[in-house]
Amino acid sequence: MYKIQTLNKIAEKGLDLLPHGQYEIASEFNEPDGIIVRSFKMHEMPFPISLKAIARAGAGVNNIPLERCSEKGIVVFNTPGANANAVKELVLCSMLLASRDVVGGVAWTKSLEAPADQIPALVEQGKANFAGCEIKGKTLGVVGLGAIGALVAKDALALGMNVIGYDPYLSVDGAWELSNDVQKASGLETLLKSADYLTIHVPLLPSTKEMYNAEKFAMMKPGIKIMNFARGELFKEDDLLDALESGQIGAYVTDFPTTKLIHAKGVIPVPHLGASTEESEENCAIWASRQLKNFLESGNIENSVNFPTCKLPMRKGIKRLSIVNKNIPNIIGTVTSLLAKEGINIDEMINQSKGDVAYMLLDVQGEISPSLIQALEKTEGIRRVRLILG
Ligand SMILES: NC(=O)C1=CN([C@@H]2O[C@H](COP(=O)(O)OP(=O)(O)OC[C@H]3O[C@@H](n4cnc5c(N)ncnc54)[C@H](O)[C@@H]3O)[C@@H](O)[C@H]2O)C=CC1
Ligand SMILES: O=C(O)CCC(=O)C(=O)O
Repeated sequence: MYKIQTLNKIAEKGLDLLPHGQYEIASEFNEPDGIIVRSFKMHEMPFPISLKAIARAGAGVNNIPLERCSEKGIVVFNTPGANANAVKELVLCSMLLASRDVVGGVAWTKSLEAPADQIPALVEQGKANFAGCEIKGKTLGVVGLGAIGALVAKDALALGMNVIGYDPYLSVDGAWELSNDVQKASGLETLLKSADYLTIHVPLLPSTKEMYNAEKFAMMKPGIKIMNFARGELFKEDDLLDALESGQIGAYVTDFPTTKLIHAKGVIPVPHLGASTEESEENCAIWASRQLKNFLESGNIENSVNFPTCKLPMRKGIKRLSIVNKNIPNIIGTVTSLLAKEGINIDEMINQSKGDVAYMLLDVQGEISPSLIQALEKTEGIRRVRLILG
């Protein structure tokens, strides 16, 4: 029986893929085999030895201590693209909200206190305070052309905008997805100088933290409208507040409000609703549950952020060793010698690495004794050994 701990509310359609009788699911467990999480911050959380994998039902993994997971041999999955449409729709909505003061206008209309027959006249008198501009013909800069950025770019083109994009790490698949009508910026500065609207879709990493700061704001067109549905920490907050106050940034729609930002001039704070649609929550939960189930039952890894992709077809009756180790010389040799000493034959094996982490799957014939598992576990550089029975 596998124990799966859920740290946030996870859509039932996903959890239903983990069959009762084989999986136990709860929000509290002392020794879970797997965790499914959305935005819960896991950095301070102790990880028991039982924990083999974490599935993030979503894209961003900055709430998960990836380095610690890798050291402990815990595989982390995410579901890039599963919530991209939901975010895209809210970005398009935000671009309109930043252009037309619908938010202010609705609040003002609701505050009207007058006899019913006077309301239409008051509305006509007051509406000039909430006039805006159209997005058609304006230039949208899209930074990060992955799952979300590519969708935003495509639909912005359909709305009559000029779109300029920047992504120095764009994958080959990502490039195929991208509309030919998206202009490729030669550098970030070129994009920032030409954009009337800016939308950011990059992960929060040490290299992207606070990359939007006073220096970058000074390159932008005065009054630029910015949508941030990626992560709040991509912006240096004090510089952002100054740029909003001076009007250099005309509007900032953010899914990541903070105390200082909520009431700042030009800010439209959204309570992290980017992925909060029924469809996206289900998609993410389905992907996350499938990845976790596949890994626990076969050892196969696909879509991990800290482990390499590594797959062998699973067959009934198979004995499989799944071994996580440091990516250093001679581990494979040591493993195969230990198996040979016990008269274990290897039918098939695969070994893959990603940075400091290496992972192997060995389909074997013969008796795998507890002492053999212990000997493997004690081998210098090996972080986790698991016997999977097909
Ligand atoms: N507000 C919300 O609810 C949601 C927020 N997100 C955030 O949006 C981010 C992007 O999500 P996806 O598009 O699904 O991810 P993705 O992985 O498909 O795309 C990210 C893209 O950013 C590019 N990139 C990385 N560093 C860059 C840099 N320095 N400059 C320009 N491009 C760079 C990558 O090459 C990749 O193409 C996530 O990491 C997450 O933080 C994602 C989903 C929901
Ligand atoms: O699960 C959520 O609501 C947050 C989604 C998100 O921020 C992400 O996928 O990166």
